[in-house]
This record gives sequence, C-alpha cells and structure tokens, in this order.
Amino acid sequence: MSSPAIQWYPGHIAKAEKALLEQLKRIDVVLEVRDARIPLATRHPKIDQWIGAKERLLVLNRVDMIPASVRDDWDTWFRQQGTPVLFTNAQQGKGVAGLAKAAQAKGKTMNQRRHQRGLRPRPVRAVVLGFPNVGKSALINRLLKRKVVASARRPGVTRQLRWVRISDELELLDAPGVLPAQLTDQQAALKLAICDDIGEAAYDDELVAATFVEFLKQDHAQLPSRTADQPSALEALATRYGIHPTAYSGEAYLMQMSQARYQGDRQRAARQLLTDYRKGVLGTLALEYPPMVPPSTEAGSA
Ligand SMILES: Nc1nc2c(ncn2[C@@H]2O[C@H](COP(=O)(O)OP(=O)(O)OP(=O)(O)O)[C@@H](O)[C@H]2O)c(=O)[nH]1
Repeated sequence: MSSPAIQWYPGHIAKAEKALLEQLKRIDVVLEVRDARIPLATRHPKIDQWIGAKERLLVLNRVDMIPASVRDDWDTWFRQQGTPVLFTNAQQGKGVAGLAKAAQAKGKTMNQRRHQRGLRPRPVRAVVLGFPNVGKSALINRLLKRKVVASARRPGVTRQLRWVRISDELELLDAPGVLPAQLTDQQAALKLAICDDIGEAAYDDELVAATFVEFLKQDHAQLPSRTADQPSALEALATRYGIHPTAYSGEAYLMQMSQARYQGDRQRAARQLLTDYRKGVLGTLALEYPPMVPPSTEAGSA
C-alpha cells in the first residue's frame, strides 16, 4: 500500500498530546476553536476523550472567510445537534466579547456548584484549544485586549504557560492548547493542509492544490442552490488564473495553470493556488457544508 498523502511526524504528535493533557489538568472551560471553512475536519477525533466532563464552548473562527449563508447553515446545524456555536473573526475582534461573556457564564455555573460544596468562588479557568493556525493566538490576544501571544501566518509559533486575568470571573491560559493533527482520516488531513491548519506536516503541495480544485468542483456539482451568495468558486479560479476548471481534473488544472503562467513549474502553480486561497484572494470559499443528514456522533461531541 502506498504511504498516506499527509504525514505528521510521530514525535510531534506525542509531544503535542502530552503538553495538551498537562494543560487540561488545570482548567475548567475549554474554548474549542475550529476553522469555519472546515468545521468538521478541524474536530479532532479524540477531543471528547481529552476534554472529558469539563465545560466546553465551541468557536468557529475565520467566519469572515466563508459566505454568510454557509455561516447561517452551520449555525442551524450545530444548534440542531444541541451544541450552539459562537462565530468569531479573531483578526478583527468580531464575536470576541460574546465569547468572553459565554465563558464567564460557565464560571457562574461552576461557582454555584462550589458554593453548594462550601467552597469559595474563584475565577473560571479557561484555555483556547484547536489545530495549528486556526487563530488561537489572535483570539487570546483579543480576549486579553492586548498582544501577549505571538500570532503569525506560519503554523506552530506559540509556546509558554501563564494565567492572565480577564475579569474577576475569568482567567485565561495565555498559551493555547495545540491539537496534534489527525492522520486517520486522509480526506480531513487534506482539508487541514489546504487551509494550512496542519502544523509541521509533510505533504506534497501539488497533490494538496489539485485536491483543492477537485473539492471545489465537487461542491459546485452538489451544492449549487445552497451557495447562492458564494460567488462560484470555479468562476473565481477562472477569473484569477484565466483558465476555467470545468474541463479539467485538479491535476490537469494545475498543469494548465503552470504552463500558462509558470513555464511549466507545477510546484509554483500549486503554491500560488494555496496561498491565494489561504489569504482569501479567491473570495469567501467554504470547503465544508453541514451534512444533509446530521451524523448522530456529532450530537454530543461537537
Ligand atoms: N481572516 C482571518 N484571519 C485570521 C483570523 N484569526 C486569525 N487569523 C490570522 O491567521 C493567522 C494565524 O493566526 P494565529 O492566531 O497565529 O493562529 P494559531 O492557532 O495561534 O496558530 P499556531 O500558533 O500555529 O497554533 C494570523 O495571520 C492571523 O492574523 C480570522 O478570524 N480571520
């Protein structure tokens, strides 16, 4: 059998898991951050096991990168699952005040329980958790209203642990918990790679870029009515690169693009395509939509 398309270094996974469990020991509420472009692929299969009975708030960040109609569909879908979500744009601070309020509300419940057990009230302790590059540091900085955590475009730039008091009711760990990439689901891993949410993984840009084009074509074929305000992704590619993808497979598209623009250099074509998507140059394009039939497994776990 050929090796998987996306590979993460086992040492990194072990280290990330250990650091994560250590962080989780000390907290009351997990602010689980996912990428609004791929809210299912940015759910780690072991997250429920790791979080256990702790309180959780689910955040879909990068909401500015998806169309409003898709945001609304996700909002409805997650509500139907019994797990309301909060949408944020950490880069601009949108939705962040609501998140702080929701976290504080979890603290009130916690303190009621402490009171019943004869314990003094204390601030609720929260941590921001998620895959690399989903916007955790940007969110922490917004919650703290100042820049204490390095936030950069490259994945994997955050470390160090410290509690910072946000209010009398809320303390936040100033370093986010980083989820190790999941490799069991290669479709999800490819989406993580497309969105740059996979950290220090090894993958082939050409394969990832070709898969990106394929995903857009599949979505276009399956979801035309649901994406009314998503300017056709295929048109976005055609406008940007002067080649319409309809007639080509993902791989052939990359080939056409490289010949038209990069003297046949497919690596460069692939990198351009991925960088454009990641920077939002291709417009607001979601890569996942709520499943028509909600999977029952998501209900208690989102
Ligand atoms: N457009 C957009 N960009 C965002 C948003 N949130 C974060 N970013 C940008 O995405 C990049 C990564 O954000 P970080 O906050 O460093 O992500 P992180 O999850 O802490 O990343 P690691 O430290 O690698 O785990 C930065 O360039 C941010 O400015 C958002 O809601 N919308």
